[in-house]
Amino acid sequence: MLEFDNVSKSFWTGSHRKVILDRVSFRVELGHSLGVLAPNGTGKTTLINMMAGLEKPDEGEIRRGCNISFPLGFMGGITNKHSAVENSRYIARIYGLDPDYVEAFCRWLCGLGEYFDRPVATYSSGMRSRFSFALLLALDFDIYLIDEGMPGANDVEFNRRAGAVLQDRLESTTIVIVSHNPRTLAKYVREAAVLRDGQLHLFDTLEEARALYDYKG
Ligand SMILES: Nc1ncnc2c1ncn2[C@@H]1O[C@H](COP(=O)(O)OP(=O)(O)OP(=O)(O)O)[C@@H](O)[C@H]1O
Repeated sequence: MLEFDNVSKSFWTGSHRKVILDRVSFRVELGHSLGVLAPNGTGKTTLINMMAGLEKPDEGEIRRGCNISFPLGFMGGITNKHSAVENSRYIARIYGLDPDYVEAFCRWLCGLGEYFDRPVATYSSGMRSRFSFALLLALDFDIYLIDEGMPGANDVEFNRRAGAVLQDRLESTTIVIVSHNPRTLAKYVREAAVLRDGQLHLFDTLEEARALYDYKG
């Protein structure tokens, strides 16, 4: 379970206060993946970072009753001077997993070829995305946090493999995915919420959430 209890968050932009959440309460139960629809700039990344514990609320409490991932694309634990081999084995040990398994899984999924043995500093942004996505899926979490869907990788084969792994993972785990695009959410979730004017409006179906999201009133 992941629970927000009366959580508020805002930023001072220099000219005004940008409210992301205004006394928002909700729960994500295991087995109920959630999609959050929000236009760009309204606080998708801030919301996901708060779920992950990377950003603190101004007020209220965030309770985590299970293992929650770092956000997809977060490179915080990866060091540039080391290769994907070294990074994946190191992170496997931190999470108490078999380094051989994590290395082999990442090597297979991200398809970086010989670059897998070279420093991450030499990777393109697409290669980094592929590696961080593979690493996220190699680790065991109850809830996976995903900001804007799949990484921006143009590699068709990677997208096919990673999409299949993610679909498969959905059978046994829970994801929270935030996006400005309802079509991105439709691939992964049935339940959805809309982040709007500092409030999170929850719906049983993506269609209902979409109706509010598209409403310009
Ligand atoms: N540390 C910060 N200090 C000041 N303002 C911030 C900070 N972090 C985010 N903001 C502002 O809060 C708003 C929401 O930012 P956030 O990155 O969470 O939105 P987003 O929906 O993920 O945006 P995008 O889709 O453009 O990535 C933006 O207006 C941003 O400028």
